[in-house]
Amino acid sequence: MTESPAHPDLWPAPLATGAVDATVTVPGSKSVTNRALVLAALAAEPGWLRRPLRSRDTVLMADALRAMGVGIEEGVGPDGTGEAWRVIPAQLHGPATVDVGNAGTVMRFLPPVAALADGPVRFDGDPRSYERPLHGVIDALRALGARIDDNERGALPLTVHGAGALDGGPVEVDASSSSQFVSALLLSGPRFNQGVEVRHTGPTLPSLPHIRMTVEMLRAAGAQVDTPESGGEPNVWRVSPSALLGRDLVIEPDLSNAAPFLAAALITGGRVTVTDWPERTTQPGDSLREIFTAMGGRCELTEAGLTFTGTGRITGIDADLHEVGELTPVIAAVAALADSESVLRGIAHLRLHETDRLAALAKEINELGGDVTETEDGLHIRPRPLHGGVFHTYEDHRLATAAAVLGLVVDGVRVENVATTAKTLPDFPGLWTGMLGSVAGATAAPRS
Ligand SMILES: O=C(O)C1=C[C@@H](OP(=O)(O)O)[C@@H](O)[C@H](O)C1
Ligand SMILES: C=C(OP(=O)(O)O)C(=O)O
Repeated sequence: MTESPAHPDLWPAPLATGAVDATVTVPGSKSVTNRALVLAALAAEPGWLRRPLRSRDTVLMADALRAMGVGIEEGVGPDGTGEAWRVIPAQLHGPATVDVGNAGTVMRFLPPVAALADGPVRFDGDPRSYERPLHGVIDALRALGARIDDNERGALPLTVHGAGALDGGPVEVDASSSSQFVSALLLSGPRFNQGVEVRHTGPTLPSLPHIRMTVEMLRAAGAQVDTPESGGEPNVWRVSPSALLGRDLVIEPDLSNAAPFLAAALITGGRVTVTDWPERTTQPGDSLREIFTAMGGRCELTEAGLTFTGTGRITGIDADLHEVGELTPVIAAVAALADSESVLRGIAHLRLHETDRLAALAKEINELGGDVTETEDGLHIRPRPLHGGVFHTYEDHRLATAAAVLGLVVDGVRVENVATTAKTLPDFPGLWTGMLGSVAGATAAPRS
């Protein structure tokens, strides 16, 4: 965790005056939008993304694909309702320059795409992107036939010298630091001459639902994918070479970004409905139903969406969050307000996310009077009475939304650089105050 830059913007997190009662429409999923963009760019025909997320991470992805020659037109959908992006694939070109910002999906999913371009593609990004692991993708691409100029750290910045095609074939990768290494190689796999067979060799593999998301979206685009779950070897995924279909895809709401809103119901003893909650999904955020129920609330999935109701009681949990690590910051905030201790396990890899999330959460909650200690693979949270103060966010969107959750019930929490939420959530402050301004049955942010 590097020191947060002094930021002039301190957002006074609004205090809830009573039980929250609102209906909220959260924007589209970052993980689904960025996979859909990559798959649409690699397809053999144009496709549509409807209700895409428009946030820093997805605009970076779209701009990067455009820089390589892909057409992405932003407008309304084929039926005239709602925002939709038309993606028109093209021969991928270099020279091109890609700004990855601090988006794991952009820095990991695009080097394999760049290997298919007909010239050099240079990748650069925010200072933190230099520290996030990328070696798994770089080493695997080299083994599959790509030429890459990187540095002694095996990280950004780097240049992929696209040769117009890649041999592909079998490759080993240690993806214990990020599941995105596996997803990256699979997403471009259909376009490699021999497809790709990815064998994960490391001790652990985080975020399995995100790998399932990759596999399901590849299959929906017509790819043939063999997985451990479909009777293949453990830790081996195989994608056959094939053309990809252009799809007309409606992007699901981002269920991980639903976390602070559901948490608002839990900690104020209120009720929040998140609209368009999918009946079935690979998004890790779906686990919030179980996790927040275990922490004291109850939920109901109806046609209106997912309604989560707090009971006025918040219980600590002992949970392994290895598969759903990105939910940790908001869960940690709720745990700091509970009536018993929590242990959050299996999340050592969060030290390599947007910031060192374990260090940042412990430090910032403790600055408000909390008692959080880092363990080898997670956090031990002992609830204490909290007080107001500045909550630093380290340019991490999920630290900022976690701080907003605390600020609902702790007077005087000021969130440094709340604008960092724009990585995955456009206008989080507006959505948040909209939720608080709502009365029973009102809509915080109606979907247009
Ligand atoms: O593939 C994806 O869309 C993601 C995978 C996960 O990454 P890690 O496996 O690096 O944790 C997750 O934390 C990230 O927010 C999104
Ligand atoms: C880890 C995250 O993002 P990224 O896609 O940058 O890895 C996250 O959104 O929690």
